[in-house]
Amino acid sequence: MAVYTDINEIELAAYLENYDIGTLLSFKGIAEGVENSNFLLRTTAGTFILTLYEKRVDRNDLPFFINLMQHLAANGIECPQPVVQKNGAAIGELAGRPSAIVTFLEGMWLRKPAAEHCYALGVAMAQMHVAGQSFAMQRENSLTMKDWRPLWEKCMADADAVEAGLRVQTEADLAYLEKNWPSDLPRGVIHADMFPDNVFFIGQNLSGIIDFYFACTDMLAYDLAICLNAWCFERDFSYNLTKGTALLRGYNSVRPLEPAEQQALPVLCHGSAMRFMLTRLYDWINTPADSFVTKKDPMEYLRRMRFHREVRSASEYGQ
Ligand SMILES: Nc1ncnc2c1ncn2[C@@H]1O[C@H](COP(=O)(O)OP(=O)(O)OP(=O)(O)O)[C@@H](O)[C@H]1O
Ligand SMILES: N[C@@H](CCO)C(=O)O
Repeated sequence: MAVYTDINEIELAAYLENYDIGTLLSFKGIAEGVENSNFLLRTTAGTFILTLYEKRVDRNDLPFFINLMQHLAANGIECPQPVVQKNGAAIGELAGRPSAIVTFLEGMWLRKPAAEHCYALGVAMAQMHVAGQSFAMQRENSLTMKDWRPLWEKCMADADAVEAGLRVQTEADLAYLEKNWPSDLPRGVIHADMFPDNVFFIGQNLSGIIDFYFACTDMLAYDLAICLNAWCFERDFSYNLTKGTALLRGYNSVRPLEPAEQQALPVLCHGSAMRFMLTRLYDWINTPADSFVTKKDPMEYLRRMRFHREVRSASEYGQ
């Protein structure tokens, strides 16, 4: 579960006095998620999410995330809105951690998204990219191609114990990606972690996007590549062309991909699979066995990399 920092009702009630959102009725830790501690709060004014930012979030990045959510919400994107304190600040401190309260989004994430959900996702992602073009702040992606090798070097000694042959294979993939990574594609704000658990639906309708804590300035098509990986593979690691086609059709209906972006899709998909394989591998090796956090399997992304390695054109993704 993702409640790394515990809080009690006395400190929480005192903290809420900084806000204009009534008094505390109840709160409980949210088990889902792996990055931060999240609590569901009910107050006399409504339902909210309280987040305590944990180790992987740099305090200096919080204004980017908070302002981004405010900017996107003001531009018609359904996402949590930071609640501002009486003194005007959206970032506070609770239990020794930086903290924020955001509005609660209705809906639920889909364990088994279908092609129509992928279409809706493509539309929403393109709308987010368009809305992000007028966002003034920048944040470098701290998990992009140049960051993969240093991360790999922290894992490689243990890699073959996780999966035989992983070391040789990852070296070859990294060398390929370093040589072929694009640099001149359209850039802007990307979500960078738009997995199914960060996208809520009510029935068939996409009701909102959460968890902007990896958002950064990078190639827009890379965000799409992350989604093709996270939404369009089946449990047996086969690529679902119907879902991929729907996702790309939804995206293109709002922001048509440029020819250079289309051409780069295979390497972007390959790289995004590497990014998630590596962060998962690092956690796999470094998370203590008695931790409450459910570790995510790095090999799911190794299997995807094997697929991407063989792809020769974007049409194989449904473009
Ligand atoms: N604004 C919101 N409205 C409703 N539920 C939310 C909201 N924010 C977070 N949640 C709930 O909290 C859970 C964890 O949130 P979130 O994904 O932001 O955590 P995280 O630790 O950053 O996770 P991740 O592993 O995806 O990076 C979500 O799955 C959802 O159930
Ligand atoms: N979405 C990430 C975890 C949170 O960053 C993964 O599935 O590896």
